[in-house]
Amino acid sequence: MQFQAGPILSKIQSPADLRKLSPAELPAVCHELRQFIIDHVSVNGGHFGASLGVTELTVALHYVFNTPDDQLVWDVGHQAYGHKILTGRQDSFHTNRLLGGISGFPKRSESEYDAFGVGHSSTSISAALGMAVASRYKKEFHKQHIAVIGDGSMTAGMAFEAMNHAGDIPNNMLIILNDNCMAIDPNVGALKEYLTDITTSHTYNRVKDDVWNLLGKMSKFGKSAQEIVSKIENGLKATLLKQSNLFESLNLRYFGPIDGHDVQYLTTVLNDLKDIPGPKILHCITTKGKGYSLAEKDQTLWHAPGKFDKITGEIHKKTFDNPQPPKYQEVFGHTILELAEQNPKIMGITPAMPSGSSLNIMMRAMPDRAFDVGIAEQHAVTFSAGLATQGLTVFCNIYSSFMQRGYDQVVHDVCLQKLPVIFCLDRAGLAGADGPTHHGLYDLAYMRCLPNMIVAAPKNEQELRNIMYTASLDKFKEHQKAITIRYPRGAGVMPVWRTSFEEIKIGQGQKVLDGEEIAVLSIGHIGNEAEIACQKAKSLGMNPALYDMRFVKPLDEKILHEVFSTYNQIITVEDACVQGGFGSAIAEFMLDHGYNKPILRLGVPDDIIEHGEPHELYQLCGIDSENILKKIADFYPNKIKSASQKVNQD
Ligand SMILES: Cc1ncc(C[n+]2csc(CCOP(=O)(O)OP(=O)(O)O)c2C)c(N)n1
Ligand SMILES: CC(=O)[C@@H](O)[C@H](O)COP(=O)(O)O
Ligand SMILES: [Mg+2]
Repeated sequence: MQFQAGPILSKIQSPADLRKLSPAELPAVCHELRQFIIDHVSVNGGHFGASLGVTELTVALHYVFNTPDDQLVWDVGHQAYGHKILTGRQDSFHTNRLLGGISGFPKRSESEYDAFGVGHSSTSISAALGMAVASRYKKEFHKQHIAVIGDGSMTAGMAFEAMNHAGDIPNNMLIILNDNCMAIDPNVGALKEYLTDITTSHTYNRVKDDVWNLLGKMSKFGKSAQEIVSKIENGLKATLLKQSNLFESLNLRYFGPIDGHDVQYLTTVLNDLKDIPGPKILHCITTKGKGYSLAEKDQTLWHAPGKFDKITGEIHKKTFDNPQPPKYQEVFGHTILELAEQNPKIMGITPAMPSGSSLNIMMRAMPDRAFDVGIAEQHAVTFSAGLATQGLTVFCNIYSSFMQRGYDQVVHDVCLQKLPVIFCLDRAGLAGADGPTHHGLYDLAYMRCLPNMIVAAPKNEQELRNIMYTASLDKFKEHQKAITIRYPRGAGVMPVWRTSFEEIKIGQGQKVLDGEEIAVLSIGHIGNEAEIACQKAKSLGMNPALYDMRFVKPLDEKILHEVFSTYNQIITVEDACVQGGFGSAIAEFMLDHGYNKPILRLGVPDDIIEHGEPHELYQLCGIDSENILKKIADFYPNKIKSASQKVNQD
């Protein structure tokens, strides 16, 4: 659904239009921009609180800086809806995150205003620094470079690596620290405490006010920015601030904290900062969800609430007549707590996704045994490894695509040392509307090539529970291996799921359906699509067998010998990149054991899969039940021609 923008906003097709307005008109632009975001997110879903929180910053940045010539990099990009709307995408904003529509994140291929593609956090300072250094090298001294990063994203090592570098080389970068004391869940860590202290400290703020007054007075006397800065550095700032300010100690000039919702004041400050050379950081205090009171009150819920009634604030939930299967996330959350209640060695780790992963269930019940470590995947992995060296049983839950960031730690700190860390990779497969940055497609390939790593994928809730249980047993440690357990976002298939625990033999798959001629081998949840396809095929007179392999590593060799010596055609099904994953593992087995049978590998092709509803994307990749059925039917050309035609007609 497309909503009409307010009278001022509807005339802004690009930042050039915004810059024609007077400063006095900017609050009205902010008001209309907020309303436009509320209108559209309420019917389409998407990220909500973050964009509302940076409305004034967005307007002020595009008002003051000469985008797209000046380069503006949004960290994560989930807060960039206002930016999109002001930069030529007002008319397409109603397609945000829909299949074929605009992306929910800045994307270079979408607009020249999107200076850098994002989705994963904490990349903005590095990217903006790269741009700043490139501009300097090309002698484009007029260009400004701005990174906007949240307090949550600032907790990542990458942000610190970039600041460490920025403070040591010539560049003009401006970092805007958008501090709302929140990540998705409340922000964590010592840095958060530091930012709060700096915001509330009387001594600090008195000094800061003196500095700003000095800056103001000197501007009035027409002193150059260079002079102002050197005066400041020779004065108060060089002594007290430099010693006491984290950013100053990294050679970043620190300004703030200031009210990030005062759009006119923001434009004044940004204009001043434009002329100040060298790397600098402006600390803005904002409220996540600003302007929509429910979102201000429950900021975690309204980070990405789904569709809602914008008047009442009621979040739309699907209603069903029958009991529905739980989400895999709920199963993980309740199961780890259940296991931890029986086994005092169990610990739980999440890098900044307590509510998304449901580790918050254990965090609430056992705060000394379950940790949110901040947006710090690398640390999460090595911290887990450290705990494991002490004999603890560690469940480290990381979204599959975010685990990409912790890969060296998995290799170097876990696998090489044979530490039995249990990695639960959430959001495996096609993530849906978040799109390519968030699809968890590479985990099967990148985990299965590692020595001392077991790779499992449950087909349903019960298998998830049983694999978690198996990995939590003391005797699992005898394998001297880590384990990856991957599962997708959302609901499984078993309404009754709290079954008693059963140990699963590592590397053991199971036959789901008998058959002849064709064997379909599946891994994980996508096996349910394969099962529907096989059942339908049987009802149409075909007879494929189905195996739920459960493990990609080690493979169930007994099953595979049976399969390759019994069936004439093998189809593998996975919701992961088809190169290097499950199907590839099966093909390697065949080669290694001297079999020669045709294998059709179904999975996600070697391409970028954009955003859309999960079922649309599964269809697009040909791994939904209908498409699997068509592939099965293709192997019965003469025998059951009519059935194949029927399938294709359906
Ligand atoms: C590497 C990585 N880990 C985790 C996430 C998930 N994530 C997206 S936004 C977010 C919180 C970001 O907090 P902050 O930077 O303060 O922005 P805010 O939402 O508060 O505006 C998290 C954890 C991510 N996008 N990338
Ligand atoms: C921007 C970001 O990375 C998160 O907000 C992500 O979109 C969360 O995804 P889930 O909704 O699947 O937890
Ligand atoms: Mg934040």
